[in-house]
Amino acid sequence: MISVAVLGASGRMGATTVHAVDSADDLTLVAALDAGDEVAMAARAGAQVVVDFTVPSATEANVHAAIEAGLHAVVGTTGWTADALGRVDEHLKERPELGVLIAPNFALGAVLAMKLSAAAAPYFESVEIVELHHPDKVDAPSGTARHTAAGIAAARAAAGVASSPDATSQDPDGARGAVLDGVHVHAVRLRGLVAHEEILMGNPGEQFTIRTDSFDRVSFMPGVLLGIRKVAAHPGLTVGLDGYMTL
Ligand SMILES: NC(=O)C1=CN([C@@H]2O[C@H](COP(=O)(O)OP(=O)(O)OC[C@H]3O[C@@H](n4cnc5c(N)ncnc54)[C@H](OP(=O)(O)O)[C@@H]3O)[C@@H](O)[C@H]2O)C=CC1
Ligand SMILES: O=C(O)C1=N[C@H](C(=O)O)C[C@H](O)C1
Repeated sequence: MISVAVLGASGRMGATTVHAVDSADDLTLVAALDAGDEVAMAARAGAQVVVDFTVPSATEANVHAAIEAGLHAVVGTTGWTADALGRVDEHLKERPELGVLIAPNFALGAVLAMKLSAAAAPYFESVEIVELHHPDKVDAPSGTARHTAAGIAAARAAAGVASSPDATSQDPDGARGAVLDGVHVHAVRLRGLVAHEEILMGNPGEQFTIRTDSFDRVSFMPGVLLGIRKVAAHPGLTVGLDGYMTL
């Protein structure tokens, strides 16, 4: 039995995670914590793993507090920078037995979309990303889009592929979107949506589109549970659920 504490337990993802952990025979929920609660309360409740679905401004401090408390951490909250990941990596050297998984998206379709887009991107002249989410989301572009763009950029750089062609010379209103690692990313916020991403790739005469849709937050739960079950077996920092999967 793995003892689990959920941070951000009253939020959209936290509440879904509490239900999923409660429903799993091999997991037991020992703490459901929210803003104002100390992460150390999870350790005092007997947790082995904390799951963080909070807010970008709180998640890094929560992970450092989890490491201090001797807890493994499974993190879905977005907003992680390379510097913040580096600080966690450094902190984990003091506790080499602990695992921290930071995954921008736990939906299996999204994990596959990120892998497939990195594999395909060197073979196309043009690549752009459209991410589409519910309007209550606080960050844009999504963590998934950032991770997707980084994977695509790394794959194209390794293959020596040039930037996507773009004749735009006048864009006073930013209609071409954000540019992340050289990849244009467009963010849509629309009532009725949950979490969606489209990766568009083009060559002369053809288009290749990878699309992933989460219509319900239950779509993230198989990945979250996989992370909880495997985090102790993966000491150190892992970024992306694909690090726990054979793909
Ligand atoms: N990796 C993945 O697969 C997914 C990641 N996400 C990400 O997860 C995060 C949460 O999303 P979502 O559930 O929709 O957001 P919500 O706003 O619904 O939930 C966030 C919760 O965290 C609480 N909170 C804020 N600060 C703290 C803190 N310091 N400690 C503990 N709890 C805190 C909030 O409480 P209060 O309201 O009182 O401030 C709220 O209950 C976002 O970054 C989102 O992008 C979302 C879906 C999937
Ligand atoms: O806020 C959300 O809802 C989501 N956040 C994550 C992100 O920013 O990529 C994962 C998923 O897209 C849902």
